[in-house]
Amino acid sequence: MECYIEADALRKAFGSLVAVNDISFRVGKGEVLGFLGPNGAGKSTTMKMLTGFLPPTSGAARICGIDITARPVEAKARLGYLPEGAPLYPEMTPAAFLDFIAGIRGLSGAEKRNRLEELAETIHLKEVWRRPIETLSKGFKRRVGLAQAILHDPDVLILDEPTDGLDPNQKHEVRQLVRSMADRKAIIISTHILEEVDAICTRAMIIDRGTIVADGTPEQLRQGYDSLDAMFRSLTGRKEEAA
Ligand SMILES: Nc1ncnc2c1ncn2[C@@H]1O[C@H](COP(=O)(O)OP(=O)(O)OP(=O)(O)O)[C@@H](O)[C@H]1O
Repeated sequence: MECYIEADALRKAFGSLVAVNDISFRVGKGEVLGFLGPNGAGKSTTMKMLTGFLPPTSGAARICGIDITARPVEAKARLGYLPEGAPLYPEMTPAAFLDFIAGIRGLSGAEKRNRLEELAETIHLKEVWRRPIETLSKGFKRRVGLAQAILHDPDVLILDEPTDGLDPNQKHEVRQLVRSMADRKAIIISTHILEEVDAICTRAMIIDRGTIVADGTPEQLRQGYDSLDAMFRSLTGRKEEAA
């Protein structure tokens, strides 16, 4: 299998807190990996290291075999990243922001115009195209972020809670969009919504306190449990800790 995303003993410590503890895994083309875990488990921190936004304390991340720390420009050209929260530059409109990102991604002229038009259509941004991003609802802000992540049709997509804040129709559309791109890319999606795993993921990984506690297809993870939800609670639930 062609390897597109590789975490090699990734570790991140913030002072004495080890947020990510020597995590290793690979995600190949055609895989959609669901990244699950309780709040504070280390999902976003792992994604930030994979995308070169946070340097690891030790270990390495590679995108299509390219080390993200050693060769960030080349690696980032193959990568689309939707960070948590809203896109930067809140005073810009989606039109101006995405035009700016398209320029950075090397698009120009008719190619750029066509791509932006296509995105406005597929991500349903037309009605807010010329309104400042800071005035948009959470769902539209997420969609602007998603549009910038897929703009250059990258081989690798890393999406931090892409459906957070979306209504059920929008969630469905984003899941369809991810599914439509899945066989051409390697994709990681973090989510708190376990039904999303069944809807779009070919594989799921559960992270708890910075380490991987489960990794397999949704069917494999469910084995021995009534549901993914029961499995998640069993692996990550906190027993009352003695004071
Ligand atoms: N910049 C930082 N400085 C100090 N601690 C941090 C920093 N970023 C994250 N952490 C801590 O690292 C741990 C992992 O955080 P992270 O955001 O990766 O978790 P997460 O799994 O994405 O959680 P959530 O589901 O709530 O988004 C948490 O304890 C968090 O408080």
